[in-house]
Amino acid sequence: MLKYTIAFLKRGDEILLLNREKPYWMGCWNGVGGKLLPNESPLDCVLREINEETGIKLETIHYKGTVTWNVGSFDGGGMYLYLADLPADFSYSTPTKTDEGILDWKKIDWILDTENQGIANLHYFFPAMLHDNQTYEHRFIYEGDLVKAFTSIPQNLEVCHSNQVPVK
Ligand SMILES: Nc1nc2c([nH]c(=O)n2[C@H]2C[C@H](O)[C@@H](COP(=O)(O)OP(=O)(O)OP(=O)(O)O)O2)c(=O)[nH]1
Repeated sequence: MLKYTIAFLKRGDEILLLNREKPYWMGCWNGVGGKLLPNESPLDCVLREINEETGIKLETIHYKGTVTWNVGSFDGGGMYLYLADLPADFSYSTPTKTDEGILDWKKIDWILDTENQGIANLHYFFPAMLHDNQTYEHRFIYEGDLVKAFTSIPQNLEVCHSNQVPVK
């Protein structure tokens, strides 16, 4: 069981991102989401976190796989990945300051720009997340802060059940 969820809310060619105020995340744009509560399913967690962090209430969301990270041989953890496809006319004005940080819509092209500083390393898994129906386990291996290796391993959807938790 992974410890976190992350969600990307898409409206046309934009994604709603959060720049968290916590020292570790300060200045870094990332999806909304957070830590699973005890006995909480990933789906319930991500819907709760979206509501807490943005005020947006979604009934459901697409499960898109997992993202895990190892630092050298140390298992750093991981998160369940979700994508919401909002209507093009979905009204949510930004930038908005919340208790967590600043929310803003960012263009997908901006997110995919590998030269971009100040953004979590989303460009590795965004193309598959946006355009591929297959779900993947996206694995990062870090050396310090540097991505040393990245692989995407297809998940077998038949083993995904009960609130879309992939069985390990
Ligand atoms: N893109 C990306 N996101 C990450 C990585 N590591 C990691 O925790 N995240 C995500 C998972 C969560 O959605 C978010 C961290 O959320 P958070 O620390 O604010 O979670 P939280 O508020 O629920 O946790 P807490 O206050 O209870 O400690 O960042 C990473 O390496 N890359």
